[in-house]
Amino acid sequence: MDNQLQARLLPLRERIDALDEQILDLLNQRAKAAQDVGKIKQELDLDGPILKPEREAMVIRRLQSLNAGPFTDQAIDAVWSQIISTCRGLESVLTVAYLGPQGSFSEQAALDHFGHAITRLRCDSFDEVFRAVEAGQADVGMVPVENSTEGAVNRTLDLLLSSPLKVLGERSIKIHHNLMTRSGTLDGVTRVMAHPQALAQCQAWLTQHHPGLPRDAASSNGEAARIAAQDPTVAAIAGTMAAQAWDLQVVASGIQDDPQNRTRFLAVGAIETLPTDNDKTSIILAVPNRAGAVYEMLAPLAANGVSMSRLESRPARTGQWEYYFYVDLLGHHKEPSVAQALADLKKQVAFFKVLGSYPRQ
Ligand SMILES: O=C(O)C(=O)C[C@]1(C(=O)O)C=C[C@@H](O)C=C1
Repeated sequence: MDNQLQARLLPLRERIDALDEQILDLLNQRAKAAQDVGKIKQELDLDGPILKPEREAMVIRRLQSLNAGPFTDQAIDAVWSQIISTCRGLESVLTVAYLGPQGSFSEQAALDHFGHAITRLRCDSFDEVFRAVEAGQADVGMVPVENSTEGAVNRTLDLLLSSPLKVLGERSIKIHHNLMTRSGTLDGVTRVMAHPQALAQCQAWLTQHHPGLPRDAASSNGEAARIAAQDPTVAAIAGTMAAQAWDLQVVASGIQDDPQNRTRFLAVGAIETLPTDNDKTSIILAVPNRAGAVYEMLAPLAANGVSMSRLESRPARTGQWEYYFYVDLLGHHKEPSVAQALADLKKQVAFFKVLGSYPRQ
């Protein structure tokens, strides 16, 4: 390199080294402060959770509001999620249950949301995720609830209905699917495997590019990747984390039919989340099967100025064309307007359950 350029580079690199030393010192000061917070929390409530979702959301949002750049708000979320994860881990390590195996999108959502300083509990099904958290084997679970192409994840909705766990957070991640094999080619490949949701999200691409290739369902995309790593006749559809985890080569990337394909995950656990200034509340309702019932069901929301961000229905399995309605509201159930709307709703519906309030992503 040109000597003059070298001379300009050197002081900048020295400055970065000096700044990194300061950052390191500050990170260690922060970690010690978090450890002290942890001790106080233990004195206050020995069995209480270390995880405070509302505090974590507020720490990140405050920094984003102070941020003058060029560091992006997205980078603040990614970096401070890791910092908080490490600090939390020094207080007590959080065990997170999710649908495995290694490299699944659920794993990515869990790591994005809770950071890397966690104990990973990989489960074989969504039912097992709920069971693990309910039994105290894991502190929290991370489950997909809706996809922008395929809609609701029905098993999660059913489990939310019957489980005593609370929703304590949400995380939406971009779902970027790749076709991958051991060799990086489709030579000798006789079938493609993925979770049914992923096969559905890539169906137009598969039909256009590989119309004759049989499609087989796997329990997860990570599981499909695990199989493809052992069986050269199988191509898997999964994310890049799975390619790394199972040492697979990408044959085609970004094969999802919708380039903006996203999945929203919910964090569940036995933790009540306190209000921040920007929350959501998820509830389940059922109304009698008669004309106007759904319209009336939602009237208390409008009357109290509460916005709805999502409405989903699931058959109640009574054979009577009755449904459970899954509603997401803006606001925390402890906010007066939301509390009033919920109290009014409760009086007029046949079934009412608050799944939880949590910081809005
Ligand atoms: O403020 C707390 O309660 C902490 O334990 C500190 C901290 C953090 O690192 O900022 C860590 C874990 C909690 O979930 C929330 C915040």
